Amino acid sequence: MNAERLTIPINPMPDSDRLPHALYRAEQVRNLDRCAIAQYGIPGIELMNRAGEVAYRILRERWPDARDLTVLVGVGNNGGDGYVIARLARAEGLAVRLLQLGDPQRVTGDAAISRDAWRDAGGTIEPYRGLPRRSDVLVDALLGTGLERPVEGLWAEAIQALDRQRAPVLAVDIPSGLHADTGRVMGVAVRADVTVSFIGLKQGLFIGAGPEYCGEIRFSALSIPARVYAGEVASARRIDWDQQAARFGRRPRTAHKGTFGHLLVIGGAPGLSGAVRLAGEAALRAGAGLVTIATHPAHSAWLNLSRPELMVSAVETSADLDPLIARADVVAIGPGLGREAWGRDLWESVLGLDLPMVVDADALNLLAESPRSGSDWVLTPHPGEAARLLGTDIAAIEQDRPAAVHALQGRYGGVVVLKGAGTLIRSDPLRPFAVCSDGNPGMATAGSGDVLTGVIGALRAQGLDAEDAACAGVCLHAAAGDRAARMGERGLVAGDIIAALRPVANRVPALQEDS
Ligand SMILES: NC(=O)C1=CN([C@@H]2O[C@H](COP(=O)(O)OP(=O)(O)OC[C@H]3O[C@@H](n4cnc5c(N)ncnc54)[C@H](OP(=O)(O)O)[C@@H]3O)[C@@H](O)[C@H]2O)[C@@H](O)CC1
Ligand SMILES: Nc1ncnc2c1ncn2[C@@H]1O[C@H](COP(=O)(O)OP(=O)(O)O)[C@@H](O)[C@H]1O
Ligand SMILES: [K+]
Repeated sequence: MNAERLTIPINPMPDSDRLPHALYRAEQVRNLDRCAIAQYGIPGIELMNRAGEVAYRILRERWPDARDLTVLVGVGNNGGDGYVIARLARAEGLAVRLLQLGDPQRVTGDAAISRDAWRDAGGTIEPYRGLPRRSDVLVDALLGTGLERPVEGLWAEAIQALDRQRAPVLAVDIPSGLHADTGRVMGVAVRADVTVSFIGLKQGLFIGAGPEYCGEIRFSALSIPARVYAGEVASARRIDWDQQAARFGRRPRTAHKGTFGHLLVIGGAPGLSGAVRLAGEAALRAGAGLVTIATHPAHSAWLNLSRPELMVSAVETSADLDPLIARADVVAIGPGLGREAWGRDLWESVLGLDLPMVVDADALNLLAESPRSGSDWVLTPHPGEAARLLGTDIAAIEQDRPAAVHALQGRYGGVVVLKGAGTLIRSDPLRPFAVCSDGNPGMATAGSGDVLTGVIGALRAQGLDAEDAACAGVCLHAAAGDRAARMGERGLVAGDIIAALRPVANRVPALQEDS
């Protein structure tokens, strides 16, 4: 690969049927709504009508044979969208039952206008007392971006009832009960088949439990002017390998192995040699020119034999590292490092180095013991390591992953990759963080994180800066995991991800590779 710095634009508007990359917090989407209304003179009710129309069109497209619709509405504007959907469906001759949660007297503003239009068209409003025995599709217009507290009582019962029935569910804007900023389930949440989101994609659709609850995500900017978005910097951006691969052109014909950098992987205490081997092999498959492994003498000879392309050096103490560091462009430390005297000695000796670093696994645990900030490192904690680094527990990390990655970056500097479903990458706190929602649960397997360390190290060695290497590395790793999972998620092992790195990195189409 020939890595280039490339500025990838964050597009808030969809250029085609593809989802935009820009993501927003609920408060920001409210600002966008307000701006469209106040500065561009689009009445709120017009936006609501457009939202309802888009959602209804997608519903018809997805379930053209649906005849019986049940629409659940709450008391906010999300419910307002629901009334519009109900009215459009009724006008086309579908049988529509509209069930209201909350006190209908509290429906005000645009939502009240939509409610009245529904009634004027002959529609009726029934208080929710349970779901009808049969519907072809259910529409969830209970709670949108206004959700601020745990869902309880009858609201929770309705959401649970939706979960128990078998008909498909279309969620309006966001599945009710899912927090728009964190993707946290606020007690209970609707599991949708399709979620149609408006104006700005909410970051919570892609973070935490979001992907588990949203089903297919569709988006409409409701035709508001592109200039509306200029006033609101996205809070986050979606990244994937399709987009990141644009960084990698063809290799120059005159290339030699030095062109692609020399990575030094440090780790592998006695009994933990597999971790460094996985990281080193992944680095070669991600295109590093040279990879040296600095590991414990107990297994260095075996490691060398098992993968002859790797250079392996036995290090007894940190003094043995000096000549290896002198030849390296990048250091990746942590896989299998352990927390005994041997690993500590090596960790402490690299701390003052003026070299790009990738810090993972036990090196992160040692960092948590004596916190310090770095500038040119990429930290790759999983939620357990993140909890140690922040002195909290895993539940606290998982319930607000954006806040966790922000806090980690603030305390430790550099670039932080918070791993797990929907990996987050945070560098400069003033810029949007990145979310990679590729990857799959098959990757929840021993050694998969070691592979990522090797991949990011390799991309740094090939000239990408810390943030670009972290983003491209996470996406390449996830895309390789997804290709490996075509044979099934269950039983996928880290070596399968390594095997998929090369075709994915070179964009070899799947069929060609299989034949
Ligand atoms: N013009 C626009 O702005 C556009 C907006 N659009 C749509 O509006 C949606 C945002 O609307 P919104 O702000 O009215 O919030 P929404 O989520 O419908 O309701 C919040 C209400 O629910 C209540 N509540 C909160 N938590 C609760 C809980 N746990 N359990 C029970 N109740 C709870 C809370 O009432 P409270 O009881 O706190 O007084 C509050 O009144 C957005 O997602 C999109 O669909 C589109 O039409 C495009 C144009
Ligand atoms: N459900 C999932 N969806 C997507 N990616 C996942 C999922 N589970 C794990 N991964 C990815 O697999 C890797 C696991 O890393 P880690 O927990 O450090 O494993 P190990 O310590 O065994 O090497 C991370 O890159 C993580 O993002
Ligand atoms: K909803």
